[in-house]
Amino acid sequence: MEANAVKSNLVLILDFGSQYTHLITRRIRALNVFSLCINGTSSLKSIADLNPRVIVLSGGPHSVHAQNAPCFPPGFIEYVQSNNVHVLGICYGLQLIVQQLGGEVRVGEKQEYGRMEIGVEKVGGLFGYKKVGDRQSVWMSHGDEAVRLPEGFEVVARSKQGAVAAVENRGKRFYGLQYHPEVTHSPEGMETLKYFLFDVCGVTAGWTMEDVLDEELKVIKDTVGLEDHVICALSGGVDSTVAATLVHKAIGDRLHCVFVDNGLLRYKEQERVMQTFESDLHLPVTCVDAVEQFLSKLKGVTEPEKKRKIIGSEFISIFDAFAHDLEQKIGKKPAYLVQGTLYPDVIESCPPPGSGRTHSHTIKSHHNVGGLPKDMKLKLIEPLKLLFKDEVRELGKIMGVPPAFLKRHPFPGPGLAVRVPGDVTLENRLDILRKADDIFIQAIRDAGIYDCIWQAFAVFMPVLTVGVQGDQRTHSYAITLRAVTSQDGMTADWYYFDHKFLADLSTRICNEVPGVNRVLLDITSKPPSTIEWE
Ligand SMILES: Nc1ncnc2c1ncn2[C@@H]1O[C@H](COP(=O)(O)OP(=O)(O)OP(=O)(O)O)[C@@H](O)[C@H]1O
Ligand SMILES: O=c1[nH]c(=O)c2[nH+]cn([C@@H]3O[C@H](COP(=O)(O)O)[C@@H](O)[C@H]3O)c2[nH]1
Ligand SMILES: NC(=O)CC[C@H](N)C(=O)O
Ligand SMILES: [Mg+2]
Repeated sequence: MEANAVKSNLVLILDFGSQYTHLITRRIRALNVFSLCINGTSSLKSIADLNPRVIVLSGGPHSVHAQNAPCFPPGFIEYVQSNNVHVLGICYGLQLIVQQLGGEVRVGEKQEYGRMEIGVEKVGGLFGYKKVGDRQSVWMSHGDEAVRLPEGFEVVARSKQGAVAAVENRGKRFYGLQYHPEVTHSPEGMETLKYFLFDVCGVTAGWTMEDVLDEELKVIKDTVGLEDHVICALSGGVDSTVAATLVHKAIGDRLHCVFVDNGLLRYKEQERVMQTFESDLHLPVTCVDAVEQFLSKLKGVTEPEKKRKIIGSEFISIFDAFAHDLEQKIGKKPAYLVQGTLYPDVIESCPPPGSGRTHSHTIKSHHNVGGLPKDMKLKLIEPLKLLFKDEVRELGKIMGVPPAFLKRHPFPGPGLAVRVPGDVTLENRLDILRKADDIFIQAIRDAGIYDCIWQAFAVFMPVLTVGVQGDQRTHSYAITLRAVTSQDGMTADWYYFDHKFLADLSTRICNEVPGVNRVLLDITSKPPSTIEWE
């Protein structure tokens, strides 16, 4: 499909802070329809500039009655009416539509959290493919409910408890679901979304990774002048490898890749990464040894955000210096820096105000988004900024990036610094961690479970505990093992290892890593934890 046709089928999500907002985007993209998510309180101009075909108002933790409850911008109703935009409110979104159009929302007599049965009362719009009386199980999570609908609206489904479960005003193209069709606990949710988009709104599917590839190549060619040179920060990870391959396809050898050894890499990572770049990717890469530069700046620093900010800004100073060196060589200063920033990095860095989201910029600055210094000289090119990890892997596959790269577990730019709580430079903490981590990852590979896990790593525990090794008392450090399953890194569950596997691993780590006498397992999901420890 042509890029313009993809854009004219855009489904825009206005985010009011639900923890499921990104899932709505993902579900819609899975239907091959392009979907984007922006802050629910964005200006009317920024909404109109995107020219959406359909707008989804997400759920959220607020009550529509609360002071400062987030709302779409003034003029929104008139805008969607005069531009024939279909609007679907989900949970808080439904309540917002009802309240803003003159109906009434109140604290419900019975709150509905979790699984609930609903029954269809009217067919036509949202449930055009159903019969009156059809029942389905859905996932609810609300305390407020619509008690009086605005003029022209009708209830099209109710919960077993009698609460409004779905409403619509077909003439005005307003629709609302009180439950969450985007979560897997609403088994028919995907079918409802599909029917709504294709049959009710008339959206055309056609957004594929081939489209993304063509569009991104065009954007890069249009952005980078014919004589311009570009630097790419290459980490050996999935995202930057795919980003580099893409930019290389667009501008050829005007791309210069740089890999930074920041002293926070895993066991033998520098050698391994440089070797595979050469043998498998055939991309020219320069390795910069910046171990001293990073570690001296991190000495004595214990506050996680401070560590992240220092790392972000050191990376940029190295890229600036690399650009300067290149200028000496090629006679022209590179103007752009390519980074493998992903959509989750951006979403997590820009939560709606007061959303109460756990994974926000204020909790964790991803080094490549929140950790960048304000006075950066290089202009950024981030071709993957709108994609989720699994989409990036698919894009890489289309371009022929070897599976060995695409299947790698993610590894954060701040590296082992966020896996050693506190000062990373004390004693030989980094070396202890590297050895334990390598044993863990090798064991996972040997057990054939590497590809079943989103990410696995060891964490250094800066606590000394008493042990007995070889009949001798030891006072040594502990290592925590962390392994999670996830689809996109935004939510995660801990991986259930076989007990024998864990027992063998614990013995090996204590025997083979001097300075360790205890091994722990992290059994926390995200939320409430994050995947990394800092
Ligand atoms: N050691 C490094 N040298 C150069 N650039 C780096 C390094 N570490 C991270 N970066 C840059 O920061 C970006 C974000 O890092 P991130 O870890 O999210 O992505 P990645 O390393 O490419 O992929 P993955 O998430 O699979 O590890 C990278 O895409 C890359 O541009
Ligand atoms: O490049 C990165 N720079 C960072 O600063 C950063 N922090 C976390 N991560 C990775 O992002 C995913 C989600 O991590 P958290 O649950 O710890 O926030 C996980 O895959 C993390 O490894 C980072 N990647
Ligand atoms: N999940 C939601 O969107 C909840 C909306 C609102 N906070 C309620 O409790 O009813
Ligand atoms: Mg990485």
